[in-house]
Amino acid sequence: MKSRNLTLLLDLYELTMANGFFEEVPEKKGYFDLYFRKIPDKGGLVIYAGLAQVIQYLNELQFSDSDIEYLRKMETFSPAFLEYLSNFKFECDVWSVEEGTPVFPNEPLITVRGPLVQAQLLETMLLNIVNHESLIATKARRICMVARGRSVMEFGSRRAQGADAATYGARAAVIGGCSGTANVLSAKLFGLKPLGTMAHSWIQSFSTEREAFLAWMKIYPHNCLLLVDTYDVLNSGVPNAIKIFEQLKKEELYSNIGIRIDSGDITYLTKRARKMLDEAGFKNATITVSNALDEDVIQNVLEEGASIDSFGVGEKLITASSDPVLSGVYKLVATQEDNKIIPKIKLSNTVEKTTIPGFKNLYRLYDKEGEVQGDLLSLYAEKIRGNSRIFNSDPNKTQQKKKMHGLVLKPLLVQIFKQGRLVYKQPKTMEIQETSSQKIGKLPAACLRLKNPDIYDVYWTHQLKELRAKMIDEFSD
Ligand SMILES: Nc1ncnc2c1ncn2[C@@H]1O[C@H](COP(=O)(O)OP(=O)(O)OP(=O)(O)O)[C@@H](O)[C@H]1O
Ligand SMILES: O=P(O)(O)OC[C@H]1O[C@H](OP(=O)(O)OP(=O)(O)O)[C@H](O)[C@@H]1O
Ligand SMILES: O=C(O)c1cccnc1
Repeated sequence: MKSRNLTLLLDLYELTMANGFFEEVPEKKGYFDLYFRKIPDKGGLVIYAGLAQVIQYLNELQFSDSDIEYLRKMETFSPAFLEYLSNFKFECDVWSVEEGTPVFPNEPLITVRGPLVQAQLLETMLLNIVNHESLIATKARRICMVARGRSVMEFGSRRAQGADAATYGARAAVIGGCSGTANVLSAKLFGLKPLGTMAHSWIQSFSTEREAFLAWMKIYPHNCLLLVDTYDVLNSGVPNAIKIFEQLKKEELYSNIGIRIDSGDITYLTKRARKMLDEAGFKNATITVSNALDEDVIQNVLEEGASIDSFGVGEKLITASSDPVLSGVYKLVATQEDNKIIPKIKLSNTVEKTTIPGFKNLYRLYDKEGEVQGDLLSLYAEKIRGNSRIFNSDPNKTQQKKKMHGLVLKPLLVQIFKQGRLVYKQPKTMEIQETSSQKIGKLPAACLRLKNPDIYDVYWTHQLKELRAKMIDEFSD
């Protein structure tokens, strides 16, 4: 989107802490991991999205004169800190998983290393972006999975929670598998397919449905998708649409014809409409349905044998209404002094919520057939060998240990910024969608189930496991 200055979009405590770091330990570096703990909708995976917007945000970080003036008036920050902010130059190293990658709880999706005074400031926006886009991409993937290859059009802008949610949500929905979006701004900005039919207002604005269809046909003979449920789908909408298609056929004009149904019993109406269109000789006419659809309704109507070519999905996708929060967090995992990395931990009442200390690396494990066998979290500099033992991070799994033998490691974290300089070549959104589908295709099928999926295996190296256990022990005393 056209640049806005989002630098002050942070929680006040980021600034008060940064001020403190600046005063106390201006040179000290920190390592922060961004990760989530729980998959929405009790699903099996999350589709990571938002990196492009994270990059844009980091590239544009700059405190304007009016920002500095505003902060000065708060009488909270030291003059030297405000001077530092007014000349702010981003210096951090950033690693990230690539967008579209299926990811799992407690995996670092982004690692930031840099002066604490800088790295701390990024927390709010990095979480805001990744939590939102990954949530919507994940919901879209659920919906597209049950649509079984049929097109899913993103229709949600009017019901999204604000302009950014609509525009970036549409992008995330396409990463998750949607074929395109009705949001023209999002389509323009991110190279997505703009898609759409017509609203009831078009039909209502004419004296009759037939007149409305005729007028549409004259303007859009090659792309004639008619909304047939304004008055009566089977007794008026479909018969009128058939008359229009007959006229187009006579004039040898039509290429893309179809109907959209937006109310009533989808299974019954689409079956009957399909029969009517086929009997009239329009097997090529497509049927689109919409109306508060989600993965459950779509699965249900397809199981009932509904005749559908494409879906328009709005509110339930763009707001992820069934489970509308991905509660990603941004945690300090290490500090660095005199080039020595010092792991840090945050304890919690539950072992799962206790953080994973240290500067880490994340790998996907493939067998010889190229099938995924799980992920591996290690300390960054660790050498992993064929005879290395790895340990399941889920204490409830029966198979706790495994040898690396026969497994191929592929690093998931790539460097995005090197000392504040962008070093990553960003793929186009449609390429992300494509690679995302390929990556999902390599995962164990049981992890892809919408209901009761298997828990994906995330392993730790011996060194990481021991470090965490030792630190829990040390700090629980
Ligand atoms: N066969 C079906 N199985 C499961 N859900 C369905 C089926 N057909 C439609 N639905 C869903 O049921 C809901 C029905 O919505 P609603 O009660 O608003 O009825 P409606 O037909 O849209 O009424 P209106 O004419 O007022 O728009 C929608 O979410 C729709 O997607
Ligand atoms: O139901 P959703 O999944 O959110 O999909 C988008 C909805 O938005 C439109 O309805 P609306 O009543 O706003 O306008 P219309 O007159 O074009 O139907 C459209 O007809 C869909 O029903
Ligand atoms: O083009 C459509 O049919 C459309 C677009 C947005 C919302 N509902 C429907």
